[in-house]
Amino acid sequence: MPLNHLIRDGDNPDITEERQKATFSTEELAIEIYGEPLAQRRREISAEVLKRPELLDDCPHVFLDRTTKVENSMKKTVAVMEKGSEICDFTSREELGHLVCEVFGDDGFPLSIHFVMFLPAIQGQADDEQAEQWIPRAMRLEFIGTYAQTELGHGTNLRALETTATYDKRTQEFILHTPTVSAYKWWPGNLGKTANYVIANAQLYIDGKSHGPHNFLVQIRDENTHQPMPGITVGDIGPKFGLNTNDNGFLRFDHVRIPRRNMLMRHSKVSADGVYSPPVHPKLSYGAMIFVRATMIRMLAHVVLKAATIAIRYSCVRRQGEIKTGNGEVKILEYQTQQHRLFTALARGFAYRLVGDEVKNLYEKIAEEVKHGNVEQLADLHALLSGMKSIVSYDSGKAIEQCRMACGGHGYSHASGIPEMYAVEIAGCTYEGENMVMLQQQARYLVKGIHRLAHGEELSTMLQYLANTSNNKFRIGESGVDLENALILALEYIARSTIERVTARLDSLQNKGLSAENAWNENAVELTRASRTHTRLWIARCFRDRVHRIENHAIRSALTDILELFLTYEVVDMSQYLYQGGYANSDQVAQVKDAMYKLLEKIRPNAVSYVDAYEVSDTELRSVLGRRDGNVYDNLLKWAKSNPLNRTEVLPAVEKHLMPMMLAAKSKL
Ligand SMILES: CCCCCCCCCCCCCCCCCCCCCCC/C=C/C(=O)SCCNC(=O)CCNC(=O)[C@H](O)C(C)(C)COP(=O)(O)OP(=O)(O)OC[C@H]1O[C@@H](n2cnc3c(N)ncnc32)[C@H](O)[C@@H]1OP(=O)(O)O
Ligand SMILES: Cc1cc2nc3c(=O)[nH]c(=O)nc-3n(C[C@H](O)[C@H](O)[C@H](O)COP(=O)(O)OP(=O)(O)OC[C@H]3O[C@@H](n4cnc5c(N)ncnc54)[C@H](O)[C@@H]3O)c2cc1C
Repeated sequence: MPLNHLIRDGDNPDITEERQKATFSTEELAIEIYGEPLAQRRREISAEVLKRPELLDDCPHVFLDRTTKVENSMKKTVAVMEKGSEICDFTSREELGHLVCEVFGDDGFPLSIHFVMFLPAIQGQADDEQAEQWIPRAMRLEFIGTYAQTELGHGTNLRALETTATYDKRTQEFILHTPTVSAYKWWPGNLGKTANYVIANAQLYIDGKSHGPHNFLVQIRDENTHQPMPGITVGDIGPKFGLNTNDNGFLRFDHVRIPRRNMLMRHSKVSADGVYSPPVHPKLSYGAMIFVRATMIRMLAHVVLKAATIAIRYSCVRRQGEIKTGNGEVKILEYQTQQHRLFTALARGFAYRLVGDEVKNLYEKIAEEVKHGNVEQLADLHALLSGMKSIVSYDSGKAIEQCRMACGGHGYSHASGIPEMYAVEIAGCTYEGENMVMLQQQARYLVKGIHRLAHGEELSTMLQYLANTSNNKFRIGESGVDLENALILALEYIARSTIERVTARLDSLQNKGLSAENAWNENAVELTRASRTHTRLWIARCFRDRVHRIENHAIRSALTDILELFLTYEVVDMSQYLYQGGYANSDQVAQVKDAMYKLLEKIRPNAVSYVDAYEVSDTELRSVLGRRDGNVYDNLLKWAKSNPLNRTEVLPAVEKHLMPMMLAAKSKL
């Protein structure tokens, strides 16, 4: 009797065979990932969605133009709002999140920034009276909001934003103004055509004095007609690399007046007579970004695991070439190269997903403290999230791209679903802080850590490994040191030595008279590397601790294989750093590689079950290659035949342009 649930007649026998080989129960692994009630609720929600045509796509949405995509997503939003509470518990973010993924997929939906940034900004930065006034209305969707911070001329350097909010004591109003073309708000999601309110980030001026960027609630469209309010110019910025269902927008304010109480006043305040009270921490107005950086880790991991689901299932039904001549064509997943690119993607997906839970919990704990004025751990959190959003977005992008290439030509087709996933996921390298910039934010914290150590000051828990100078030789294969420990210590060495080296260079350049800023810029690449090694170590340790806490023996063993593959892959990927300082020799690195190749073999029989256990429904996956039943070829043909170019045998454009040309050419003979 196979351990795996849901083996069905009519499935491709090649994929059924995979499910019969599993050494663990996919149901139990799903419970470990989601928790018992949610794992079950997710299945029920998926089943309910399937019964409701108004929530399903009429045709693959990649066949549609942008206007139709946007319209469909608006229509489905209304259907969800009308019937959604029959399907899921609207008070559960997890259940709602799952429903949103089923119904809308990856490409965005009209309420994404309303829920992901607009509401969190109000929840974190409005005072109690404002929150009471705005949150219930926003939750009931009486209006839809977005978060308008980035401008045409500035996204990274927030101190240089040009939009102004000038306090007029006489009327007790702020005047929001866009002084130049480069000051147009540019990029905010759902701003173009959907939102009628924004949280606008603008430089606060009182009596001619600037107090830096602050957040203001501004109505941009009439609540009854949806026409732009007086003084507002607003529109969509046009097609993008991905997220084309999302109407990212532009916005101009022409001396738009808002009441004084529309400035978000939990942390900073302006009194009626124009007295400014600063926040307890200068960066508290950046809170909505911190929230998204914390939540996006799980979102990005989800996309990697979806791409891995598609590529691994497809690799078990695709046969191409022989390993031993005469023995017949093999499933492409038998090739070591295929296993290497796909199982390492799977391992990163699981690592980021489970570590993402820990990040979210840590964020919630610290955010609660910040709400009550305790900002002690904000610097640790900001540094951690700056590194995490950068590493996870970039390495997830690489993993998804490997999944796509591993599907050969069919991976390049939108039928695979992976190109859109990649286009959506890779935006995470840019939004919420461009990666190179965020890595340097974290590097500041790391360099400070080394300086604190040198001065005998206490280090935060996250940085305590910097003091472990006795970890100076690779202990792989030594008796009493297991593989996991040896690899974690190796990652600690890589991070510590990289941070130490770049800090020493910075210090020495400054001692020679270079300014701190120039010394920094001359070391910027190495500083981003230091940040990368530190974050990868943090992820590895957090993933290991999470796996060690699993009580179910079979599931812990299954995830230990994934953990060890993750650790070996990370160490091999950064092995050049191990040679520096003579920590390891090439034989030891070869041992890590051997361990990695053995793990690929060990994981192979469970490959389909790992991705099955992540439980992404076919509705959400929107992929012909990744179908659960493995019936790929018939459905690829159906998909191709249904595409709009095939609606007529002879395309009107051919009749109009090419036929006359060909006929004319013939008549010249
Ligand atoms: C239909 C039914 C409805 C159901 C609804 C369901 C809801 C369920 C929800 C589930 C949904 C799931 C599915 C959703 C699908 C959606 C898909 C779409 C997702 C896409 C979302 C994308 C949204 C994107 C938004 C954005 O991009 S917003 C704009 C972001 N912009 C940035 O990030 C800008 C980056 N720049 C900066 O952050 C800063 O300028 C800077 C940090 C680079 C520099 O800042 P600054 O100059 O001010 O500071 P210094 O460098 O001088 O540093 C000074 C010190 O301050 C510290 N610092 C800096 N920042 C912070 C901080 N944030 N916190 C704490 N400390 C900070 C520095 O570290 C310095 O410290 P030091 O001096 O000690 O070193
Ligand atoms: C899909 C998507 C959705 C978005 N949604 C929103 C939204 O809802 N609301 C919103 O307000 N914004 C949104 N944004 C904007 C986004 O936050 C910015 O694009 C992002 O912060 C980067 O800023 P930028 O575009 O100005 O890039 P730039 O800062 O111009 O970066 C360009 C290059 O310059 C480099 N660079 C810049 N500064 C430095 C530095 N100090 N040191 C070293 N290198 C540097 C960068 O590393 C990068 O290589 C969105 C963007 C995208 C792509």
